[in-house]
Amino acid sequence: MTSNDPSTLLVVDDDSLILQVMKLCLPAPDYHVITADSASKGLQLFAEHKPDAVLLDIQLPDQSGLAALHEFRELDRRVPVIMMTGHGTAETAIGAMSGGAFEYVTKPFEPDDILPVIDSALETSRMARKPAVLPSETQGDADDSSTDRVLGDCQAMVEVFRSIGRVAARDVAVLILGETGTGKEVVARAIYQHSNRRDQLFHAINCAAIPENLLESELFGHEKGAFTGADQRHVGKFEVCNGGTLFLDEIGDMSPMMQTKLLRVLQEKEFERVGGTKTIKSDVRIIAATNRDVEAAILDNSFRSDLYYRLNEYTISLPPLRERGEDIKIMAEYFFARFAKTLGKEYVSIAPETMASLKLHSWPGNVRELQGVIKQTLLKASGPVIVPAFLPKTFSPLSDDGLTKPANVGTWQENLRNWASTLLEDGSHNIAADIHDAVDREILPEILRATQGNVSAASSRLGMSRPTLRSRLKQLGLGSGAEKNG
Ligand SMILES: Nc1ncnc2c1ncn2[C@@H]1O[C@H](COP(=O)(O)OP(=O)(O)OP(=O)(O)O)[C@@H](O)[C@H]1O
Repeated sequence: MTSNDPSTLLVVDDDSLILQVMKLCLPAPDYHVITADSASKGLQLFAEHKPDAVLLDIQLPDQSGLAALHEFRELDRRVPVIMMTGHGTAETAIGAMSGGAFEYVTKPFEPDDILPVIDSALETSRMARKPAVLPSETQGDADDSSTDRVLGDCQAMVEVFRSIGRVAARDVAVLILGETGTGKEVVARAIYQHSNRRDQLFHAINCAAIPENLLESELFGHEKGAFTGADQRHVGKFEVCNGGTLFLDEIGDMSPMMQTKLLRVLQEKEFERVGGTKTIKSDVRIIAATNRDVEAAILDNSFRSDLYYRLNEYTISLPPLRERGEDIKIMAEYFFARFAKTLGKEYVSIAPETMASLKLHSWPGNVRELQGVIKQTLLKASGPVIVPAFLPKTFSPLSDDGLTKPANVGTWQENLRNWASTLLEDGSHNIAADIHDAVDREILPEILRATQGNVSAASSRLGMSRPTLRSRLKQLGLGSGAEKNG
């Protein structure tokens, strides 16, 4: 969940048990589940509530689920619809995927099977529908959590906004470059939302988070029996998203085999499912992003130059936050005001010394790190003016030179307990994650150093999968430079 607003899920099934179970599995305040026992009631609720995603049974008393899927899509194609199917109707459900269903699940299912699918559908819906508002269109309150305002006044960001305006309506591939947390996803959403395909599907795939064989099937689909465990045909994103937009995040982490397959679909607009012979045509606009230095990757042969030129019909480079000058002030003021409202904290202004500290920081995690620091600061703040003492201890410029550190007494367990108590007193609601992050910030670079930056070796020593390690490094703003391919 990335927003404080609950996600609305419409569940349409004539089996009252399913409706009850889904309500229990998806509790408030994160979710708001509305239910219908027929297609007609579902369509009525869809129009009234504009849900973020739909869970739809394939057999309904008044209409087939497939016909209902078609009607939901007529109302709003951007809302992901997950089909629920019994064993006997799996083939129909697979057909529904070509009809634009987001995914299908076979009954009976365990909550653990369906919840990740629902969350992924809700995330897709957020990306497609939550407006990414550019400065030229900025209106409304700072506390309006239903939109993402994309801020920036420095020359480089003004150029980014011009580029979005120029490229959005042209049906070309776009490559977005920038360090972690610089806003690549929000720019991708702005391009899609200003494009001629804005009413069609938008799907996002994080290429670094999915192992190669699964990524292939996720993008291109597979036939039944294509590999061990492929007990049903699967329809991939290129097929589902026909007519829409696919956001391929972390494209720089794609394997050579996947790069070749992607190049073909970009050039020829056709592909085959894994294990299949039928050629499938697809018209999908690609927006790709990476935080890697692609030109260096081309030089060391880990990225295909022909794919780069194909993706690079238009490139947008996002500057790191530390190079955006006064934009740090504009963003800090905006996020303090916005988060103060959501967290129910008093906020009037930022003291000049605090602003000076914010400007001095190097922001390896860029805008995402700034947002995190501002939330932590607000939780600690006890007055309307944000003074430096409210900044997180790990952030304070003094915390590195020993001046503010207590004498190093006690065992590490005692220090850890003291730290947990301090976070408790500071009012944090994220204690486990804060401590976990701090531990990972120390150990991950250490193990990467010991393995000469080899991610495979480091992940094997850490007992973590490679994608997990990469995404963890990225989350912590440690993604650039520390690691090498491997
Ligand atoms: N210019 C901006 N103005 C306001 N908010 C921004 C701006 N750029 C990014 N953000 C916010 O910062 C957060 C991180 O941005 P985003 O997820 O788009 O970064 P990213 O470059 O895709 O990160 P990653 O490489 O880690 O996937 C989001 O909440 C986004 O809305």
